[in-house]
This record gives sequence, structure tokens and C-alpha cells, in this order.
Amino acid sequence: MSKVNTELLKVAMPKGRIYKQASRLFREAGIPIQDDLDDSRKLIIELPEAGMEFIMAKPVDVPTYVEYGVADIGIVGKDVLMEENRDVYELLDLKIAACRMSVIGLPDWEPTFYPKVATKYPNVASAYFREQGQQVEVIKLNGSIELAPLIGLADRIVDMVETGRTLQENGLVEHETIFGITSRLIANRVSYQMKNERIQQICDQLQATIIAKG
Ligand SMILES: Nc1ncnc2c1ncn2[C@@H]1O[C@H](COP(=O)(O)OP(=O)(O)OP(=O)(O)O)[C@@H](O)[C@H]1O
Ligand SMILES: O=P(O)(O)OC[C@H]1O[C@H](OP(=O)(O)OP(=O)(O)O)[C@H](O)[C@@H]1O
Repeated sequence: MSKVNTELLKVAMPKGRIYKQASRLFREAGIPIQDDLDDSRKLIIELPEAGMEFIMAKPVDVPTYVEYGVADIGIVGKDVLMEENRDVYELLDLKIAACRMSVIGLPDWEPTFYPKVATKYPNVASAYFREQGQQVEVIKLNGSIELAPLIGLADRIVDMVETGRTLQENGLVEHETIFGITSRLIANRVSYQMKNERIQQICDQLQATIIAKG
């Protein structure tokens, strides 16, 4: 059992594709994070030299840990922040893990009445089509979203595009871009007041590194 150390700043770190880029950014900012943690299966990692404890979370859960204060700060994609709408401070655009949220479909798609839209992001999709004044039926899926228009489950999808390779290999096209996505540093509202100096110092270190990288 790991000993709970209240001195360590608790950081909700997303497992998966953001982690490598986030830990590299921390190192570049002078925060000592070993690079052998990438393949670790440990869920709570104490980093006394950095004065931190990493809580290795599923990306979509990061804002929840931060809102409830079990993590002081966290790193999360703007897509998840928009979808989860949690009560947290968004402190900094880390400019990593860039991609975009788009409306996607088959190239010959014709507008229909009350189209079906499949997505992992039902709140984002509903808000987008509401703003467009379009009535749609949103179908929540958890992955392989591009299947939906190919097999007739949905007319269109709302999903992430990074390189465009998934679209290309499945004969799909981007109809509209909804917003650009990068990862953000977020903070618990109480932690931000109580541990302001420490959190602000991390913010400043990261900000300086992001600016230097251009
Ligand atoms: N090509 C991409 N596809 C999806 N997300 C991307 C991509 N490129 C960057 N990202 C960013 O990476 C974040 C985390 O993606 P990742 O695939 O690791 O988590 P996830 O979608 O929750 O995966 P899983 O459900 O397998 O845990 C996304 O929320 C998004 O901000
Ligand atoms: O433009 P690209 O570089 O091809 O990246 C976009 C793809 O990557 C993500 O899927 P992911 O790999 O997370 O798998 P998933 O379908 O299980 O969500 C996303 O949902 C797209 O399918």
C-alpha cells in the first residue's frame, strides 16, 4: 500500500496517447519525471523529487478527479473538457496532442430530415447541431465511431481527426470542423487557492517552455 503524502501535489495524468507528450513537456519544463514510467501499470506513482504524485486515470475521468479534489491539478483534452463540463479551472493550453472535432460522413451524403449522428461526445454533438438549428438523433458509441456511417447505423458522426488516416482508409470525408483540440492544464478550485504558489509555479514553468518551443 502506498503511503498518502499530503505534501505531494496530486496530478491526474491521462493514460494513453496524451501521457508521453505530457511527461515530456514536464521534463522540458525542468520537472523531474523519469521516462521509464510510460509502460508502468502502477496507478499511483509518487515522484518525491518533483514534489508530485501522479494519479494515472482514464482520460475522460480526469476532470471528475479534479472537480472532487482527489487531484489538485490534471491534464486533459479540450474535447473531454467540453463534453464533461466539470467545475474546474482551465489554467493553460499545453499545445500538445493536437487534433480536431469534426462532423464526418460519406462523401455523397445528402441532408435528410432528423439525421442520426453517432458519437463518443453526445453533449458536444447535441450542442453543435442545436446551434445550427438542426434536429438530429444522437447515438452514443464508445469507439470505432467511423463504422457507424459505413454500416448504416448513422448518417454522420462527430469524432476526432488527427492525421486523417482513419477517414481516408474508410472512404469518409470531413464535412465541417467544430473546434480545434489541444490538451489543457486544469485545477481544482480549492487547491488553486490553497496551493496557489506551487500550482502557479508549475504553470509558469510550463508556460515558459511552451513559449520557447514556439
Ligand atoms: N487521433 C486522436 N484520436 C483521439 N484523441 C486524440 C487524437 N489525437 C489526440 N487526441 C487527444 O488525446 C486524448 C486522449 O485520447 P486517448 O485515445 O488516449 O483516450 P481515450 O479516447 O479516452 O481512449 P480509451 O477510450 O482507449 O481509454 C483525447 O481526449 C484527445 O484530446
Ligand atoms: O485522424 P487519425 O490520425 O486517423 O485519428 C483519428 C482517429 O483516432 C481516434 O480513434 P482511436 O484510435 O482513439 O480509437 P477508437 O476508435 O477506439 O476511439 C479517433 O476516434 C479517430 O478514429
